[in-house]
Order: sequence, then structure tokens, then C-alpha cells
Amino acid sequence: MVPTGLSELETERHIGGMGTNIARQIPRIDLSSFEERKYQIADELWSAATEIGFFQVYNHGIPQNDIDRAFSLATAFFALPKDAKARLPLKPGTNAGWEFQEQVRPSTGTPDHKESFQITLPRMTALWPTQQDAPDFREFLSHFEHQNWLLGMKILSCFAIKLGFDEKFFTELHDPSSPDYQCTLRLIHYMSMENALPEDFKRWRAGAHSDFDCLTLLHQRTGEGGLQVCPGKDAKSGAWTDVEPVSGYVTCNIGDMLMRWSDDKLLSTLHRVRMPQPDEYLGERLSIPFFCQANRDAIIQGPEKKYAPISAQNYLLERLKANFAATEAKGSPPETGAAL
Ligand SMILES: O=C(O)CCC(=O)C(=O)O
Ligand SMILES: [Fe+2]
Repeated sequence: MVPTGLSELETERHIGGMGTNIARQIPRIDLSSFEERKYQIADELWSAATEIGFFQVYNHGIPQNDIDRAFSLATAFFALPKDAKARLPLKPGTNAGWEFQEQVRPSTGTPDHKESFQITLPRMTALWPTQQDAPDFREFLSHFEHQNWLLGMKILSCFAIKLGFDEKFFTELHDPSSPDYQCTLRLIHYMSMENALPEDFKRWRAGAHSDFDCLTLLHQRTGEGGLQVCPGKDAKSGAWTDVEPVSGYVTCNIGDMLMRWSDDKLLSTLHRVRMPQPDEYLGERLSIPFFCQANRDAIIQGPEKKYAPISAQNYLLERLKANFAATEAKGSPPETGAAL
């Protein structure tokens, strides 16, 4: 049995360079008629997740109008004056609240060139913008969070079947009615590079990392590219592939928590968001990931018991310490929470 020490962190520290570019096929999976086609879909998801760990789903059930509305609300929120957002600061040790260039990835050692607002429903006390500052924000994004949860649980039910767990195994451990619930909807704003300084182009919009969670669903907008993946967690190859945003598709990736839970069968894949080149679209970029993270009290251990059991809470706290060290130093010790 492998000890609980997080080798994932070791990998992250060695993958900050530019690397090279190669084309790879990112599998696209049709989720239509899910109930009737579940076992076929489960096979397709399993192949994609064991071979590359990144895939895109369509006919996924979240209406495009709702995705567009979520992006409009995010745009309006980030346009608020800085002091209005600063009243909703990211709470140390949680994925709740607003941060500005605070996430330092172990791979790069520099802050991501972005701001973000995280919604983890049980931890939002005093963290929602007012109705006056951001009309309908709370109501609509709570609804959108649930739509993403439904999609995430559909996909996770397929992995549960393939791993030999009960179909509802992961759904019960991502329970929105529990105070230990820790799925997170994150709104991200990568600032415009239109008048940026030459040294800003040397930074990363999001430095190379793997996600900490079980499964990430990522909404992007057509024309706002930059996401790249390097499959296989093979730090040495450094061969990156662009994942272009396509309307109607939700980009998905496996995170470290599910990799561990599947005894390393499902692959958590390195990814990053690069800066645009001077001849590309230089405007702002928005993205909205939803992170499916098991409840804090869930115990992570795969069917083959390759790793010692660890609670989802402790697992995420380890990752948090490595990513938000500066924020924690400024604030109080981490609340028992999560981080991405
Ligand atoms: O913005 C993106 O396209 C990816 C964001 C991401 O990887 C993350 O927040 O973990
Ligand atoms: Fe990510």
C-alpha cells in the first residue's frame, strides 16, 4: 500500500516550463438518452478517463441560455469596484469568496494572472454580493450550481458502475444537504492583456496543475482559448495540447481525488491556461469550472486499497496548504474546508 504522502505535489513542482505543442484527440462523448444508454456511455467515459483524463461532453442537459446567463453574471460581478469585491474575501482554508492574484501554483511559484469568486454553498455566510451590487447573482448561480451538480453526478455514476461501486456511491458522498458538502462553482476572470507590460506576458493565466477534486466540469466561451493539457502526468514529456472551447460542449477532467479513489486507473491530467501571444485575441477571458469534491467526511479508498484511507477534508487541506500559503500567512489558520 502506498503511504498517504501526496506524490501529486512532487509532480506539480517540476512542470512549470513552456514545453512543446502537439495535436491530440480529446474524446467527445454524447450524453443524450442517458438512462437508456448509460452502460454504453459509461464505457466511453471510462476509455476517455483511463487513456487521457480529459474529455468533452455534449447533449449534457445544461441549456446554453443558462450557461450564457452565468457568464453575464460573472462579467457584471468582476466589473464591480475593487472595494465591493474586497468585502467578500476568500476565507482561508475554504473555497468561498473572492481572491485577486492570490493562487500561487507549486509548478510556477508565481500567482496566476486572474481573479476568481468561489461558491461553496454551505460556506457563503457574508460572502454573497448584495442584490443591489449584483442583481440575481445569488439566486441564479445557486440554481446553476445545482445544474452542474446534476451533470457531475451523472458522470460520476458511470465511474461508480465501472469501479464496481453502487451506482449512487459518489452521489451520496457529494451530498448538497450536508454541512460537509464541498463542491465548488468558481467564476474566473483572466484580465485583458491589451495594455499589458511585456513582463506580464511571461506569466501564466493559470500555471500547470492537476485539480484536487473528483471531477471538474469546465464552461468556456468560444474564442477565449488558452487551455492546454499534458496527458499522462508525464512531467518529462512537456508536450501540451490546446483544448479549444466549442459552444455546446462542456470540457471535463478527472481530478486527483478520483484518481486516488480509483487506485490510479482514472487519470488526473495536468493542464494550464497560457497567456495569449501578441497576435492573438488579447481581451479578457472568463471561465466557469465546477469542482465535484466529496463531502469532508467521505473516506477515500479505492476498491483495491492501493492507498491508505484519507478523509476528503484532510486530502484537500494538504493541497490547499501548497497553493494558498501566502493567503494563510496573512489570515487566520485554515478553517476545515477545501481548496482547488
Ligand atoms: O480557466 C480554465 O480554462 C481552466 C481553469 C482551471 O484549470 C482551474 O481553475 O482549475
Ligand atoms: Fe484546473
